[in-house]
Amino acid sequence: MFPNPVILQSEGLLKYILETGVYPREAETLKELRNATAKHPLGFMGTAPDVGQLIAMLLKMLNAKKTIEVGVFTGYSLLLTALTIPHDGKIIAMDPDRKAYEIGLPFIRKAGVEHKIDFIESPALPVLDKLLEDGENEGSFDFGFVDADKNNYWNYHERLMRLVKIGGVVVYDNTLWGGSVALAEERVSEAKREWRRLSLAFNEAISKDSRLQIAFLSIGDGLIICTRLR
Ligand SMILES: C[S@@+](CC[C@H](N)C(=O)[O-])C[C@H]1O[C@@H](n2cnc3c(N)ncnc32)[C@H](O)[C@@H]1O
Ligand SMILES: O=c1cc(-c2ccc(O)cc2)oc2c(O)c(O)ccc12
Repeated sequence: MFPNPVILQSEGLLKYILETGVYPREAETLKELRNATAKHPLGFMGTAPDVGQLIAMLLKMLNAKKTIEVGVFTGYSLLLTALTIPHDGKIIAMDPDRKAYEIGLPFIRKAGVEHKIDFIESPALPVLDKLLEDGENEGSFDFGFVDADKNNYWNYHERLMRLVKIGGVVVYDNTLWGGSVALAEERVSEAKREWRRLSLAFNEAISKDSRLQIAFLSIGDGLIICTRLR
């Protein structure tokens, strides 16, 4: 069984990648959080561990210290980020669902990284707007990860482009939405059509955004990595 919605259509190859290069290097507390998340009815929403591995590498390459997380759920990508950034690093994480966050919290505490996390129980947009009211926050973040309500991705992008420093990175999850972006609309289930349309519009807008260098990746459910150029 695929652990999450994934673009890679070879179950064997994904299993090989995860079992060879990802699971053996996954921190014990992350593994425990992932297993606890699997019992949640929406457990499929958790960030894929191979995506997590890539995010950790980006964080290390950037020497990221100050990050933003939009969409926490039970906290797989949050714990991964907290484990990766330095002891005095900070993550501002936002999600209206505190109950899901509390599923992951014991593992965050066990890992000894809770002090790096400022969890804000709220939709992300007003929090990002509030951050922007203080000019000191502009261009002060090293990294952002967006894995939340797909209809607001462009709104998040506009704010993150001001909050992240030049050379900073923002990563967007689910940009290929189960592969539906490459299918004719009538071949996509009614349930997926709206998010397919949103993904198409977001991907096109990002592609045209001259402020960025971008990479479109077919990992997990599709990832866009953006570096702010100016
Ligand atoms: C796919 S999950 C996030 C997965 C998470 N990155 C992980 O590693 O498990 C999407 C999350 O977005 C949250 N969400 C929905 N609307 C939101 C909003 N307006 N602002 C912030 N988070 C939101 C949901 O509550 C849900 O927990
Ligand atoms: O099936 C999903 C649904 C979401 C989702 C739905 C509604 C929201 O407000 C936020 C997120 O996110 C997903 C996701 O990030 C994923 O990797 C797989 C599936 C889903």
